[in-house]
Amino acid sequence: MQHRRNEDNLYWLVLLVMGALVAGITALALRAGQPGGTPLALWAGVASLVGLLAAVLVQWRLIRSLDDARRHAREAERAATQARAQLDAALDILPDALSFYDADDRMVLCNARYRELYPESAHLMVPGTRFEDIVRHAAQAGTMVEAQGHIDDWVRQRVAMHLREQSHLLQETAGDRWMRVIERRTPDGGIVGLRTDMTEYVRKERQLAHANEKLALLSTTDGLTGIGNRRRFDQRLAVEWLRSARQRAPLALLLVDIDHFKLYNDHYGHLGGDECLRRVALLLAASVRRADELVARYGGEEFVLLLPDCDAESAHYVAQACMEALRQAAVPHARSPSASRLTLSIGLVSMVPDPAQSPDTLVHAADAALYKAKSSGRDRCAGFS
Ligand SMILES: Nc1nc2c(ncn2[C@@H]2O[C@H](COP(=O)(O)OP(=O)(O)OP(=O)(O)O)[C@@H](O)[C@H]2O)c(=O)[nH]1
Repeated sequence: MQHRRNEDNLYWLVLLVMGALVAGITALALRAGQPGGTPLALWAGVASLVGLLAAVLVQWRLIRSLDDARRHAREAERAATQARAQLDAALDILPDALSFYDADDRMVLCNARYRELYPESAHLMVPGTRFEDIVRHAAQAGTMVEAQGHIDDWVRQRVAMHLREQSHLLQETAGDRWMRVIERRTPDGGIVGLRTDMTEYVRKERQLAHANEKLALLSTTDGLTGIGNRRRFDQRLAVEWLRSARQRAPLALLLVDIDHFKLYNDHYGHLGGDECLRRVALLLAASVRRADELVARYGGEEFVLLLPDCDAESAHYVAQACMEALRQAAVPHARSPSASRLTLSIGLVSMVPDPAQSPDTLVHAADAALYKAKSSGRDRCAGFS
């Protein structure tokens, strides 16, 4: 606008100077031809003077407006520099990392935190650098854990994600650091990104999960023997009952009871009884091989062995192995009416679960079999029929 006004002024100045010159030359010519002068020459002289005066005025205004324009430009530049410095200071004070990329995915600006989070690639974080070049460099420097082993694929996916309308991700970087990244397109097609360091949060969450796992394990562990307790057995039975029903696979249960344990306690004392329970638990735990088989203390001097995918014959084999292990251990039982050493009675059951029935069906059946083993002389395994 100002520029246009200056051009107009110049145009008028040229016109007036030319007009004044023409008038002046005409006056001089007429005066030279008619000594004494004529009114026309007088008017021409006056016009010439007016023209010159106007020219000086216009020139003065032109110089003034040029000065004004220069001053305004300087002020605008100063204001822009100050605004940029204020923006940089404001961005740098933020605890989160901020980045702006233009519609061609080239960096416009970022704050100091952004460079701090990716120090290996900080030298590339200048206006004009492509996002792709920055993340590729970070991946090659080993900063991006997810990129390891397939950098090209990762870079392609990351750039595509950056260009989405909006995206959220939890990014793992070297040194077990975690970043929450939120990116969004701006109305002019650029991309604004916000990164928050979540390392402490992720570590605390992991510690909490670990503590919860330990707590869950503790709450399902028998304090005396260290094997699973009744709660763990109930939980596993519920799961295995449904799984076996779905797969139409046999599920076996051995209910193991120490014979004449009251007499053992009476003779060896309660602490001796505790030690005996620990030994039996160890022997039973050593008698199972598969990871999905469970040995737990059912209560008192009773133990259970839950054996998935196990028919009656295989379950009988496991029961025999348990009794044989105890026979080998030859734990003395001075007060036992049926043997001089500690013996076990085992109730065995194996069935393909009916999902319409409760898992207790299996326990009741094993209990009935155990009763049979006890009543038919102890130191034996009886199957449910
Ligand atoms: N030391 C010790 N004894 C326990 C524990 N829990 C239960 N008992 C004892 O285990 C004994 C179980 O006795 P009973 O149920 O009569 O069974 P039993 O003497 O083994 O007789 P049968 O099973 O018929 O052979 C009781 O004396 C309980 O006090 C324990 O944690 N530690």
